[in-house]
Amino acid sequence: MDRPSFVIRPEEAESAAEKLGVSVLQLLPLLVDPAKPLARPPISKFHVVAVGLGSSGRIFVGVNVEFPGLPLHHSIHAEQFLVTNLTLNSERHLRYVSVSAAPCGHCRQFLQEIRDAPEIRILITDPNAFRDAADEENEGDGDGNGFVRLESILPHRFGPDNLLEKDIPLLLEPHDNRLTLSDPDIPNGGHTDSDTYPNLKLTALSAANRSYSPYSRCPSGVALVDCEGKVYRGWYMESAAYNPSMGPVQAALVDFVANGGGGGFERIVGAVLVEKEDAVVRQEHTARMLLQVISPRCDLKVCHCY
Ligand SMILES: O=c1ccn([C@H]2C[C@H](O)[C@@H](CO)O2)c(=O)[nH]1
Ligand SMILES: [Zn+2]
Repeated sequence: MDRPSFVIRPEEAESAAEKLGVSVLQLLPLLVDPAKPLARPPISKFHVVAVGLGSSGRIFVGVNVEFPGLPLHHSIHAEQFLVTNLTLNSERHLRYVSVSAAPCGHCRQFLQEIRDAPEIRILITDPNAFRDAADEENEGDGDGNGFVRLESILPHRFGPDNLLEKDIPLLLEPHDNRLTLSDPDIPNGGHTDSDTYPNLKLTALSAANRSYSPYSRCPSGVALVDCEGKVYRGWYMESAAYNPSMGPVQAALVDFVANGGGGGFERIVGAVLVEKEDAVVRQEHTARMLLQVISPRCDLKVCHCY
């Protein structure tokens, strides 16, 4: 099978499944191996792919991304890439995920931010992984298709229910943080070359407005521009367990990996971060350090909002 793209439209998914004589659900694990070259694991050389089916019928691909020169905890896991890809494309729900290796504890935890997370179905394509869980589920009230409930691999969950009111929008659910720039007159956050930095500040502001930060109430968003003037964006996403949270630069790098044509991070030449000035959770220092290592040419500007 051809290498898949990071987002597959429902009609493409249906015709690919039909060609292979399988259902769209059975197509998910078949996309895992062909997507492995999309991963960027220069440290571990261990390619991880997570393929997800959303409520719109679109299929999304996530891969792991590692950053030489940085501590390992800055890495992007395939499952987090997948969730970021879903939110960047305004997908409202994740129903099924097929993943090449057993999701780590952080990833199982991060998925808890999605409403009805215990009902998300998981299939691990690695034949050595949790056959026992799949067998149990399929003998019981499972779907008999090899997928198991997320709940079966993360029982007794700690999640948004423990910390938030019931009516707060969860990750993937639409919301608007209604942020306004503190100093809207600085064009493009101080980037003066309007050809190279088109709308970077406003892109970062609208990213921050979609940030999921119900625990700290410190939203943030990042816009990146590459050497050809193409713009990427991403926003901060929190986890109830704090540590599995996804930083705004990482989220924007997901956009870059998915839509940047396969180039290296050194192609990123400009960045704007929007966050609150007095925030108890601030991204500026981490964002600066991360970008300095992976894209030394990149000039980061920080714009504050309220
Ligand atoms: O749940 C997991 C576990 C690991 N990895 C990645 C992280 C790192 O790049 C590599 C080795 O741990 O595999 C994932 O993408 N998802
Ligand atoms: Zn993980």
